[in-house]
Amino acid sequence: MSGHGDPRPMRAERGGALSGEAHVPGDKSISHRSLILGALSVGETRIRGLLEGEDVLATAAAMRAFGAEVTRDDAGEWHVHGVGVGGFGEPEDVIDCGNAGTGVRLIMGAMATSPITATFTGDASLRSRPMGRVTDPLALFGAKAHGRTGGRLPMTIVGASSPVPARYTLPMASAQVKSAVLLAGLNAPGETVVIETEATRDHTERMLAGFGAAVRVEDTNEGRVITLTGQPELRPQSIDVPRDPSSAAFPVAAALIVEGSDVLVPNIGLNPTRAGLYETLRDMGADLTYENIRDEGGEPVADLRARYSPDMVGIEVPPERAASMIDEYPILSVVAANARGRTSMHGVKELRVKESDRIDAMAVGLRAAGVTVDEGPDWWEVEGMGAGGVPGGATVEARLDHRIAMSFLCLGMASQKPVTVDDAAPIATSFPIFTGLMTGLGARLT
Ligand SMILES: O=C(O)C1=C[C@@H](OP(=O)(O)O)[C@@H](O)[C@H](O)C1
Ligand SMILES: C=C(OP(=O)(O)O)C(=O)O
Repeated sequence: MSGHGDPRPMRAERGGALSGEAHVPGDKSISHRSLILGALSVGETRIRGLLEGEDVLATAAAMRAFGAEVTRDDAGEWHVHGVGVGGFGEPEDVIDCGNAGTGVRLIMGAMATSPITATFTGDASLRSRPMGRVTDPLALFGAKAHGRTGGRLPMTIVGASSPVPARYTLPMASAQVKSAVLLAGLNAPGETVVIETEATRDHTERMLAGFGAAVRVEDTNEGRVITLTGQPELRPQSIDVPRDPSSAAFPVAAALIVEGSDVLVPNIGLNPTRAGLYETLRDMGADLTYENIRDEGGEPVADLRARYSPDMVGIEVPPERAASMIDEYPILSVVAANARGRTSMHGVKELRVKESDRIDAMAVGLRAAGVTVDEGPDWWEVEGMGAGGVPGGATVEARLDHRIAMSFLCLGMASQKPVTVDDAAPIATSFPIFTGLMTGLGARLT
């Protein structure tokens, strides 16, 4: 799990128009949470449409290690027999979360208020990412963390034997930190309170309520205040995972920049805490329409239709929109390179601590492909070269980062000369069917 074998280079070159339907996999955030909340319920949770990417499979394995029974039937439905809140057993071995920040941080939260000890590790990317942002609030519940210098994995969490509830104001916009605190609060008696000054994806709050926990969300002068009553008995659920808007971003963006394209991406969740990219693309003048808007399981869902948009213009992306599109900046920068004028992206320092430093990874690769990029600690700007104007002709580094690999492959589909990524293997963490899906639409990937 901790790392892939030999790097797998992949090359994208300009071909004909992309057309057809793109059925993207299940939402990664909701998939992790379905397994974890299923494991913390008493009885059987059934999950349809689970993302079977490496990140989520690592979480499934971790839930087994903590004592839940997790199986997949022949029809592709997942079954989780949970152990209940407070029921986690101590894993016999190190928990390897692979490449998944969401997985490791949420699981640390979920086990931190049980009297057990667990050691976590991951691949080289995950071992370089900061965990102090999670272990600091977990200490308020009474948990202890021993990791490498700088709060890096491998790290051992000693769960609190007499947990107390916590009140915590998030110092950065992070749904992972918010979720870790709420999951820890599940096994603390009394009320745990998390306050966020910028709204981040709200799947944990929604799903906790769906599993029967008492969760209250209030918008106040302090920010968004989430209050959870500890030690509920979670009721198992039957879950249909919506398709992932962050994965849909790739076929949508490719359709916008490849001449003559017309692609339909059905059934995409439009939860406003995730939809920032699509708003931004429309602000740039993208021909992007929502068809068949409906409500499924309490979440807004639509079919997205994207058509080639040669007249897009650069814009200033509102910083307050950042949290609702945080994983989409790499692919946005590819669209921006194919628009006219400059696109500025500010208030995005979180991009520096993802699977890679995403500002640096994109800036270096875009420059190698002939695009001008300026950057600072928490901002970057891309000078658009107009439709089809990117020279390309570069080999770029994926840096163990699926979104960087997919973004540069989309760039190559529209640039004058091919773009090669040095390693496409990380794509399997979140979008294992990416290559087949894109070639099915007409993309040339070899
Ligand atoms: O909670 C989640 O499911 C996620 C939260 C975001 O991370 P941060 O909490 O670090 O912003 C996002 O980048 C990640 O892909 C998924
Ligand atoms: C940041 C991401 O994931 P994670 O933090 O779970 O590794 C992502 O998928 O873009």
